[in-house]
Amino acid sequence: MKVEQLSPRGFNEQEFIKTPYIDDITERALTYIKAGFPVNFSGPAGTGKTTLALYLASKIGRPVVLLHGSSEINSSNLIGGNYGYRRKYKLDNYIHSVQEVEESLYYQWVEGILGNACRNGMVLVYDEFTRSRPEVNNLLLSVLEEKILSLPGWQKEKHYLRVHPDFRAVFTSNPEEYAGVHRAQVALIDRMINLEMGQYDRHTEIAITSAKSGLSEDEAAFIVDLVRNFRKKCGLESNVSVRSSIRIAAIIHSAGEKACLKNNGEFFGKIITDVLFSEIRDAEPEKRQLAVKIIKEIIAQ
Ligand SMILES: Nc1ncnc2c1ncn2[C@@H]1O[C@H](COP(=O)(O)OP(=O)(O)OP(=O)(O)O)[C@@H](O)[C@H]1O
Repeated sequence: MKVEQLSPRGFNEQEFIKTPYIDDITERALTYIKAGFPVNFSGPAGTGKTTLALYLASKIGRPVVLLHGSSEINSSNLIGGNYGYRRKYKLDNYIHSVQEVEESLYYQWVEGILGNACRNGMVLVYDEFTRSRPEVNNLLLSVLEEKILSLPGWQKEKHYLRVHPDFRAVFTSNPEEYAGVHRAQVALIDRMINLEMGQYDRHTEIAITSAKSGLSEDEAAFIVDLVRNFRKKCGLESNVSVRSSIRIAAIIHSAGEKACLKNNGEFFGKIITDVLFSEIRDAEPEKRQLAVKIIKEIIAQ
């Protein structure tokens, strides 16, 4: 299980690109979060869900904790559990002919990530939460609705924890058809405001590609248009994202080449082919065949 604790300013805001498209979605999401409603960014890979969730969390002004969904997460990881024990040993030898020994063992309760976030009013960013098993995520139902976290029965002192009023949760999720993704429980989804993320608009893709690669906006625009053209013609909306443009642009920049099909066209063409092909490796054979044809056409043009 991978857990990262970030400071309230842990997110590097300078690297976050803002465009009217992004401002619109973040403003709405922040309004819902501030009103106490958890937000779920759902959509295909590479549509900016995690980046947006982290940015949003950083805007709330509370400590942020990042949890990556996984089938290995169990309720002890989330709430807490008894890990090992503490030993107390007392030897009383006050009268030298009498030796009194007292030994006690105590279980060591270690609070889990959700327990800690609920107790201390942190912002939980639960990335790809549908990769965790639904029965584990059920713990969140009472946290989000009744603001109570049920503790295991053997916790004698208390059976529940009242959720701190500043606790907030931001979720991200991939579509069900992705490998390793469980179907989200209706009851849980019902407790969130779901914001469907599609591919970014052209202007946003160019701004992100240029900022992330170091290429000029003009060159980034050339790459983004090629990738968008490919995505549209192949109908592979969920495979080819801004991530593909960033990769091509970063390789071109690092190689000191130009994003241009005229003089060094052959090299640039090969990079585009390699990157786009690696993105569609899981597509059905017919779509892959079509993709080969389309890449050739795009490069020839
Ligand atoms: N607003 C933004 N500013 C800067 N970079 C961004 C922004 N949005 C997305 N990116 C970049 O785009 C790429 C894809 O974004 P991200 O990883 O957040 O997508 P995702 O939807 O969470 O993908 P996955 O489902 O695969 O985790 C990343 O390289 C990310 O840094």
